[in-house]
Amino acid sequence: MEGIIEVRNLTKTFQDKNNKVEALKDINLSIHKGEIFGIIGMSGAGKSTLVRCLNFLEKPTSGIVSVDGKDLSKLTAKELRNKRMEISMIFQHFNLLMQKSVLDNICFPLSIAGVNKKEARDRALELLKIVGMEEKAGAYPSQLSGGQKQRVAIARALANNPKILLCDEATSALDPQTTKSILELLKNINEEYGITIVIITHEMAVVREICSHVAIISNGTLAEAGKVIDIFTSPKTKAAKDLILHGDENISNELTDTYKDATIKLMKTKRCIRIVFSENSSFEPVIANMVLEHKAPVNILKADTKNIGGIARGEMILGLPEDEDTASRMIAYLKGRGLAVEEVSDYVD
Ligand SMILES: Nc1ncnc2c1ncn2[C@@H]1O[C@H](COP(=O)(O)OP(=O)(O)OP(=O)(O)O)[C@@H](O)[C@H]1O
Repeated sequence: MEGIIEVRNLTKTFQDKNNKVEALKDINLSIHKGEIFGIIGMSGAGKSTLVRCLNFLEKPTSGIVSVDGKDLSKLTAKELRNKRMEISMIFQHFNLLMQKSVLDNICFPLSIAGVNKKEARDRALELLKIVGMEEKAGAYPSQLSGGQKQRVAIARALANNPKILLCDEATSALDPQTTKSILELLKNINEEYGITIVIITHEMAVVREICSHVAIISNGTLAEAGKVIDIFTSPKTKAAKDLILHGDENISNELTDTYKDATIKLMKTKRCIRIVFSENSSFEPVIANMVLEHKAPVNILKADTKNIGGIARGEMILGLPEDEDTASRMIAYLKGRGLAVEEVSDYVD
């Protein structure tokens, strides 16, 4: 099935007098209607450039971006302006008009689209209700918190009934609690109105929290893309492994606490593995039985619960015994129980 956004062989090169930067190299992506699609990567990887190519704020150097079956490079200026109404965007620093009230900020794109004053006002009030900000209609952006500003920006982005909402680091300036509430709002909007959401972020926790799909961008190339659950469970590329293993640790550490006492700190370890469990309850018996059966202890270097798209998954990093034979048999034991086991060469707690 064709995606609502199709990116084919996209490249973007920035060229100034002395420098040439290949910001995007041969990117291919399909984003389907109704998905919450995360684009994640380290600073400078090319995420912002990619998202700006999706609405032609940035013109690709080569390749195709098509939205809802239309190749954006083939549109006239007027057609592109109309298309952009279907593709809204929110930003890290909200980009509200500081001299205008909350209500007028939301009326603004409606008046540009030719909606009359009364209708625009009614629609703006309705949108403020959706984002839980109806009481602040008369306030000015300077009187709002970061989270409240982003809610207003979301309301403004929804004004013209877009099909797609692009979010460029929309929660990066917010504290964790506010981030959570904004992500919840985005999820509700996705579910309620069927809007496809593309989220640019450098935080794995954001992807885990609400995205159904993710693309990992590394040095201007697409390292890996797919369902969040698949990539989280068995990342294939170094870029994906780095983000999953060493990304933010902004998640509950309950299991680490539970298992801290069980850690045998002095045991010598050579090989480390990462395993992902579908339920927390399945941690205990499998590891205990493995230790009993092989008569050798393991180091529990990390045990954690992560929320991936609303489903709790347990993750554990184990240091295996130094003895090669025992270590290999333990890996086979875990695989034999249907667990995704991945060797981790550079785990640092
Ligand atoms: N207008 C521009 N002119 C020249 N180089 C640019 C321009 N915009 C981006 N770049 C370069 O392209 C590369 C990708 O930048 P981009 O902003 O897309 O990365 P990013 O992943 O969004 O990073 P961050 O998370 O830090 O914002 C960087 O090397 C950047 O310096």
